[in-house]
Amino acid sequence: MYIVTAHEMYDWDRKSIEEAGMDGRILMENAGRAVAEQVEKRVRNDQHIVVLIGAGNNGGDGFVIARTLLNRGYSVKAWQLVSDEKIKGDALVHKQLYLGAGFELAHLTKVNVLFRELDQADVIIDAMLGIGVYGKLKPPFDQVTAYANQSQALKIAVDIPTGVPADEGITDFDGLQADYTCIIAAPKLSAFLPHTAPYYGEWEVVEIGLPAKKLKKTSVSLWSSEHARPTLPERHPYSHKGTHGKALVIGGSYLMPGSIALSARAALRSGAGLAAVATPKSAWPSVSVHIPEATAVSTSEENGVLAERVEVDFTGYDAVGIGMGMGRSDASRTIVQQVVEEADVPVLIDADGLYHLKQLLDVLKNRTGPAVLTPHPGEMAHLLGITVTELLARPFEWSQRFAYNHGVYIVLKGPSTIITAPDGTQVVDTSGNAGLAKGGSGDVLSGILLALMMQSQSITEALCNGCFLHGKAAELLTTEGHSKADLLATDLIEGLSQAFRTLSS
Ligand SMILES: NC(=O)C1=CN([C@@H]2O[C@H](COP(=O)(O)OP(=O)(O)OC[C@H]3O[C@@H](n4cnc5c(N)ncnc54)[C@H](OP(=O)(O)O)[C@@H]3O)[C@@H](O)[C@H]2O)[C@@H](O)CC1
Ligand SMILES: [K+]
Repeated sequence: MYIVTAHEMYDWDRKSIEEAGMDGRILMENAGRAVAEQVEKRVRNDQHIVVLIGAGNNGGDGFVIARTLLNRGYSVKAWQLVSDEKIKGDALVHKQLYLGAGFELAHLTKVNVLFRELDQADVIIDAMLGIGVYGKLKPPFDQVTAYANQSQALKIAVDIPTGVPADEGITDFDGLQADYTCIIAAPKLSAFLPHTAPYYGEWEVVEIGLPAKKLKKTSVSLWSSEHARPTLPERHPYSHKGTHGKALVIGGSYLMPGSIALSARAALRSGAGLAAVATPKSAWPSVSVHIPEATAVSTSEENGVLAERVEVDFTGYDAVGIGMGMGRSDASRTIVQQVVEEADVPVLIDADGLYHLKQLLDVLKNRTGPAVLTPHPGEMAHLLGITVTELLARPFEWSQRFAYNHGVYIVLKGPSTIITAPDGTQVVDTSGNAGLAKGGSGDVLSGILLALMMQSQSITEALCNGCFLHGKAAELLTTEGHSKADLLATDLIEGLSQAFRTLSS
């Protein structure tokens, strides 16, 4: 499913009308009816619904929703919040159809009268403003939105909660806090941004008859089980351990042996044929106890951390992961440089490896083999030399810029993980839950990604599926047995079995 900016949405709408001969009035009818159907699933007909209608086409959808629900026997009061001359075009057509059907329309004169009505409402449908919003809310939308936000009523937003921008980059706004948003035709970028997504509440996308072929291929799309099922690696009956790849993970230290153990174990649980671990000798006993299936690579160490180069032949491996629990010593930076310069196989860089990478950006640029960076927002901001706030205001744009300029894949981790390829295409994965907000989850993800990178048709596919399996494992584990509070990274690794089974059935 494509994710759109406001501009891309308008372009789709325009092409559908101008090139495919679609009628804007039919699209609005379809949109309003599709939303009404979702409302019916959530609302009983003894509940009182107030529909708030603004000046643009979002308001036009509101007239269709109100008419449809009234025709179906619901208790609905429609409120037009702007003066009559502001209602134009398709919205005016649907206002006339609403009135022609014999239904009553309230006009806003004094906000207090509307507020008394909102006090009586069980459900508020927000058809005030859609993707055409710009700047901060003007009266009366600012007051009505603030009042609705205080209300206990169920708040359903049409397309996008009023006031929330569709695109990234705008952080200063007042928005309606919806419980549920019925998105028209395609999710907007803001449904995946940390500062805007919470306004949507739960959301769903409804189809309104826009011809799919008239949507210009956008650069961002959403990953789902429909994508994962046919693309997850299959196990051939005649395969052997070499068929599924040999991974090398470099990292860990005497005081931090856990991370590398989690990564290596997750890689094997995700189908890697073999996993070798390059970690200080003093850490190896603590690592191997968790992962007897892994082999050790001989290393030298100093004060419990890896010292100087790692004497390995990278051509003997199908992918290399580096950085987990490695520490930030100068020696470990040398090893990160060695891997970036010398390993032609796909390399995944995480945690302390990303910290060092900041000093190695030129080396990274000259690399020919694929490189995958798996930062959380703090690490990504460090690499970019900006603040986390700046990054999170435009995570799509920053990731795209960095991936393109440095020729790397980026997995920017978060509630909506953004996977960016060097050509700038981006995929969002929303699987998972707050149970993942715990130390070690990232190490597990790195192991999963490493394993899938060795077994997939493309790196992007591997990264999308890896993130999806990681999130799915958390969802499945917290549906039965675990809670989001007690879930550990080690549980996630064991939960991969169920995630793989669910997605391959
Ligand atoms: N195929 C499709 O795409 C379909 C789309 N559809 C629907 O259309 C919606 C987009 O419609 P849209 O373009 O008319 O914009 P919309 O958000 O209703 O608002 C425009 C109005 O808002 C006003 N305004 C702006 N900022 C403001 C502020 N800060 N504070 C106060 N007012 C502000 C602005 O005022 P003005 O600039 O005139 O002063 C103007 O009057 C879309 O979200 C979806 O619901 C469906 O009908 C089916 C087909
Ligand atoms: K809205």
